[in-house]
Amino acid sequence: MTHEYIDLQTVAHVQGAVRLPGSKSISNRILLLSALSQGDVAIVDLLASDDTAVMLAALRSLGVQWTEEQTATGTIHHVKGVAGVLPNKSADLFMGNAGTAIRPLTAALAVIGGDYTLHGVPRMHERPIGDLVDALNAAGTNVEYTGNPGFPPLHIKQGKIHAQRLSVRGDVSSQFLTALLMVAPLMAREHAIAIDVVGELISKPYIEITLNLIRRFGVTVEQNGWESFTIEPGQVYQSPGTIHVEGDASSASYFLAAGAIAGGPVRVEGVGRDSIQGDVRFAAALEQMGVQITMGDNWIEARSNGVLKAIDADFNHIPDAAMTIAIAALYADGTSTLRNIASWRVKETDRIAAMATELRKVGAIVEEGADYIKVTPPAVITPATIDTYDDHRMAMCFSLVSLDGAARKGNVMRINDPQCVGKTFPEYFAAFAAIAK
Ligand SMILES: O=C(O)C1=C[C@@H](OP(=O)(O)O)[C@@H](O)[C@H](O)C1
Ligand SMILES: C=C(OP(=O)(O)O)C(=O)O
Repeated sequence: MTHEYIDLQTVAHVQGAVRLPGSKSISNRILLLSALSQGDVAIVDLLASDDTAVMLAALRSLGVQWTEEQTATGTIHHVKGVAGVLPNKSADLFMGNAGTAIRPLTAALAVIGGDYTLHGVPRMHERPIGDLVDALNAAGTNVEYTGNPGFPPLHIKQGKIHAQRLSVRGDVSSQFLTALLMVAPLMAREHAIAIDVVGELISKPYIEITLNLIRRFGVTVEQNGWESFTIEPGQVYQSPGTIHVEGDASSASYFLAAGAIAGGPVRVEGVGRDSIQGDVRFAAALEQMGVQITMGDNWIEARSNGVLKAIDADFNHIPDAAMTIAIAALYADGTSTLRNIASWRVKETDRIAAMATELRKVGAIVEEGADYIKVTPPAVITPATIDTYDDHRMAMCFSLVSLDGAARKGNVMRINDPQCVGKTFPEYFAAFAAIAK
């Protein structure tokens, strides 16, 4: 099999400022909430990437009108809300590998009803959705699997919501709860809707993003810890007018780690103290590793303070940015352990297995378990040819191994299939090259 690849020369020093692309998690939530709301929404700085492209295309197939306007300061998307009534009652929707598109859209279409099919790339058909479908169907929707039970593709038909209390498992993906929360106002016409979470909820900060954005669209959710959520009846999504998408905090992690490994300072612009994204807490993990972090309302800066300190921590709250810590661990002074990351195994690829395999290629000693990874850096990091498993984060993470940290020898790092970064950050390699000095 032939591969496309990118060769990265050794980078001795990094420095500069990076304007981040919009947050994937915020972009796709805002798109769906805009479509479901009353009134027109102007979205500023929406992420332009594969994951948002599939959501935009799906909304168009469903009859939701939107336009894109280029202005001197950036892009504005104008979405005409349909107030929960979709013009097209049937559609075949391609969801790529976007969890933030397929999970909330499945819930919305199941509750609204119609004749819809949803499918994606082969890996999407291996990513679980059964807990969400179970919760929806128990409430009265009609969602069927057309392939393997528990996984896309799905066929959604007309159902009838009869339940006022739903329960959903929270320990496989938080996106199932996010999906139910987003559509709960559509179910809570006459009665309140309660959603109970079964099992320990993972990735909690993503639920905070969901609740925050739901509130911006005029709906209040009552929260009882992480165990249950209630939506009072009669609330409808209202356009907030104009809404701005923050920079992507997960994308920020690669540049902050670069500053931490190879000098810096590197500043990311678009996220900071005011962010609603849990992944800004990546900066705190770097601080624990001895990195000097400074932060403003809308920026974060990292500079290295010498050799990184090994870390042993629970990363359940930042599963995506945690992958970048596994790479920083290569440049640390001992063994690092990343705990409570079982969800890595059901994402773009089995990320624990992929990370272990590729880290070993550059010389690390790696131990993996069902829900953890332990990385012992080699005396000397050896550049290698890295496979990316159609996982944008594998490509972005391993670009960092071109950095000339304290213990790295050799020259070219080769990243296979680098175009997979298009899922969330199509311009990644250009942005990375711009901070290489
Ligand atoms: O809700 C979201 O926007 C996301 C939730 C997380 O998934 P899990 O809840 O499956 O961990 C995260 O990994 C994903 O990239 C985006
Ligand atoms: C897990 C991820 O994506 P998704 O939104 O498809 O779950 C990710 O971006 O790291």
